[in-house]
Amino acid sequence: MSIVEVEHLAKTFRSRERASGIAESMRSFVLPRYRTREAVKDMSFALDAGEVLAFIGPNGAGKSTTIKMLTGILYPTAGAVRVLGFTPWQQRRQLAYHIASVFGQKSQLWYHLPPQDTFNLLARIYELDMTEYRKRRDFLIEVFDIAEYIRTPARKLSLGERMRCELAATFLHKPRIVFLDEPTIGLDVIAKQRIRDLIALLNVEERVTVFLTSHDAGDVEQVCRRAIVINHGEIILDESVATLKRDYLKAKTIDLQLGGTVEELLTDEVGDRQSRLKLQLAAPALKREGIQVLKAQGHSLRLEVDTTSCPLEPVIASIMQQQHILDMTISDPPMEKIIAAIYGSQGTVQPPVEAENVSL
Ligand SMILES: Nc1ncnc2c1ncn2[C@@H]1O[C@H](COP(=O)(O)OP(=O)(O)OP(=O)(O)O)[C@@H](O)[C@H]1O
Repeated sequence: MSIVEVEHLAKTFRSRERASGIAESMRSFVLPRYRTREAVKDMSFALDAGEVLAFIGPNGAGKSTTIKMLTGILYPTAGAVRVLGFTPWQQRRQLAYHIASVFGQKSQLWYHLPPQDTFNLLARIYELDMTEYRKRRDFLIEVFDIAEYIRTPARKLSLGERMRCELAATFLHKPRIVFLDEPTIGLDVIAKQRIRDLIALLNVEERVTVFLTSHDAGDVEQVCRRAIVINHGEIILDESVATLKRDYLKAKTIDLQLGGTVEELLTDEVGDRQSRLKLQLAAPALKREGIQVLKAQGHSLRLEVDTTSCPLEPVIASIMQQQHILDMTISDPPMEKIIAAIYGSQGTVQPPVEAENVSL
């Protein structure tokens, strides 16, 4: 059953244009000019209980504006939304007891207080039964492994430690839906993984519905089961992450720092040595479809591997047989590249020109 229903949702911002110079300012005072921007256009989708949705798109696509309408912070210009049966902008207070949001760029923990005090305040804000609250708090402290941080003022915590406390605070009142806006932004690889695992765990254990926006393809791939891709305020793709993975998230980039020079790993059987892209790896195990040499210089080697035709493990194992690996990074394609590929596959040659009207 759908717990989020969005029908023909639209939001247009109308903002006054700033004038420069005294004459223009006087003119604008008498005859103001307005700029309208269609941040969200005719958006419709539904979300079932327990789903984990990636709501993705490039900067300015309309993600935050949509989340703000779903959580009741903004009124739409047109359309209808029901979240757990509530109309968010009319029943924001009632809805707040059942949902939660985390904004990676903004902290909801009181800056000067230890997270423990914030938890106590939130328990009062959400009118939780104190015995139930203590049980819940202790459970979350254990799951999120934050016992050693909860008595330290939030300002003294590292970003990763703070994010774990933020998430624990978010789940205190057992929300049925969590809106996570860039929950892993700025975190290192280990901290990112930890946050992803925790979100996945809470989704499975408590069947909480997750609505996640991120510019990190790893968040989408590892946490979400469905993806809605938007651009210019419109949905351009609504697919399972499995399909997205097969079609767009398949390339991984491996950056290696080797003990020896890359020369020893390469062969010039295939043509022109000057053209790096034509270089081929010498080891037979690496001469296969799906591996492309992007860069080979000194001790650095960068490969792009299509994981649908070539798993990563044998590639790395084969290189290790021949050379010491001093350092290695495996990265996902940037989200912007994935979205550009989706655009390409939709037959859209050029992204639509953003509607921007200036009116008097
Ligand atoms: N309060 C506002 N007044 C005027 N325009 C706004 C306002 N808020 C957002 N916009 C515009 O609406 C469009 C969508 O913005 P939004 O913040 O929803 O994008 P986003 O997809 O969340 O981007 P990002 O990934 O950069 O956070 C942008 O062009 C933005 O400039």
